[in-house]
Amino acid sequence: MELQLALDLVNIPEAIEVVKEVEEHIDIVEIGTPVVINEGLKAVSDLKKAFPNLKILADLKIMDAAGYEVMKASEAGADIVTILAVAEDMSIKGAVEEAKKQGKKVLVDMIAVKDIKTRAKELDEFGVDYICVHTGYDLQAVGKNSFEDLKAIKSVVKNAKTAVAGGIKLDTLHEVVEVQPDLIIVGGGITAQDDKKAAAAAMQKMIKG
Ligand SMILES: O=C([C@H](O)CO)[C@H](O)[C@H](O)COP(=O)(O)O
Repeated sequence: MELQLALDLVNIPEAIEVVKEVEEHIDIVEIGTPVVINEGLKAVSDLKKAFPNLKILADLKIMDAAGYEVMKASEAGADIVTILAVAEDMSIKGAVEEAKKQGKKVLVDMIAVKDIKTRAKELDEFGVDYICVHTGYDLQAVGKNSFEDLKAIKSVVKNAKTAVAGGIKLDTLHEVVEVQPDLIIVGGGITAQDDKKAAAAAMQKMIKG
């Protein structure tokens, strides 16, 4: 299992400071959608330059023009690029094709998908690298999480890696670890803590055993 740190509510210098604090405890740095909106793909290239040994995920949440957007994120230094599961099949296939050409990976975000199992099976057949169940901020605010959805995709996905995101904290991490996804994505569970390094270290310990 790998641990991905999601950076959503920071600018580029703040992002670099946070990663410096926790870098030895994480595997992947996510440049979150709000950061990409505020700072553009420069956030991806600056973080890749600052931390060449960490994988960088660009959370573009692509919906259309997928091949082009995967190409631009790859050129900026992203190792993994996200696309929405609710995008057209043609867009998903375009993202996979371009990522393969660039030697990169595609993570499909299942946010807002209603029939999780059916869509996960389809995506798995398209050759995507990761399928990620995700409770976004707006549903977290009404007490939802993705733990049951994670079990659902684990039961049908045969090829892709499985991932989970959305409101995971140290005190709920054990519920996620029990289901054994390949990738666990944590934002506020680390970035909102006074001692970010201690939070990341504790999570890494629980994940790696
Ligand atoms: O993808 C995310 C969200 O849609 C905002 O862009 C977050 O990175 C993801 O939810 C992880 O963050 P936390 O929920 O704070 O753990």
